[in-house]
Amino acid sequence: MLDSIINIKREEIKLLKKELKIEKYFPGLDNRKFLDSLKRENGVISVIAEVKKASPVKGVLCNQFDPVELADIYEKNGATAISVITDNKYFLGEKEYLSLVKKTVDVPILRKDFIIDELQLYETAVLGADAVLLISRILDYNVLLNLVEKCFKLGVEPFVEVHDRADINKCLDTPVKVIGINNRNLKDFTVSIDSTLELIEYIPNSIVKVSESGIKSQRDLVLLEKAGVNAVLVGESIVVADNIPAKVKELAYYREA
Ligand SMILES: O=C(O)c1ccccc1NCC(=O)[C@H](O)[C@H](O)COP(=O)(O)O
Repeated sequence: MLDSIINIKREEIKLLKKELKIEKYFPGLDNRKFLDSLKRENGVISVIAEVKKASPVKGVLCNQFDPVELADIYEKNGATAISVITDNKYFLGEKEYLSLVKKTVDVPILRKDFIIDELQLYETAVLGADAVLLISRILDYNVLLNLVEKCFKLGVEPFVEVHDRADINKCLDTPVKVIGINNRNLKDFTVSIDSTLELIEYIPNSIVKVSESGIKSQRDLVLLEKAGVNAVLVGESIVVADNIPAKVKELAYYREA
């Protein structure tokens, strides 16, 4: 499936080359500090809540999906940053959701997509993202390094996702400051927070560490806090909750349970 996603991205980039108007981007206009939002005091974990309509594995997760309303609920209930999925084909996201969400909330916004070309980074900046996901697994070292450096030039924080030690070693040879350990295996799509618990020791203390995917409960957060995680990225367990505000609050204030 990952190969099909990347092939579609290549087609999208061809279109982007014709359509993207880079002059629409004014650097620094409303640049929010993604990295700082992930560092809470006394080891308390921050929550990056994800605006996620569907998953390629599980299909539509959220039938009454309103990205702006969700983002507003997330911010009001303690999320310190918001992730917006912009991939359309597999996740039913839209690029426009990102700009709409950015106008609605004050917290920093992460763009989640499959970035393989620097043109997509210009687009990310134009859309108003404060940070962007780069997946170590799908990028050769030289491409990853170039994208990370380009992010810094554009004022967009690079957030590099890893799933094994080879991914970690690759991104540690770049100036990245925030790494996400994906608990979802992108080969077979199994999910376990053990991935974070096993890999975190290979990431230096100077790097901000995020655990991504499959996080459901306060119990998960307590385990991740003990392991030294700074933030979690949560999509599905929030959007499928019967009471979304209460679910965000439960995760954002897990220490007060
Ligand atoms: O969500 C999926 O099923 C998925 C499948 C294939 C590639 C990526 C996938 N997810 C992307 C994400 O980054 C997640 O939405 C994010 O980590 C949140 O995960 P979760 O809390 O498990 O929804």
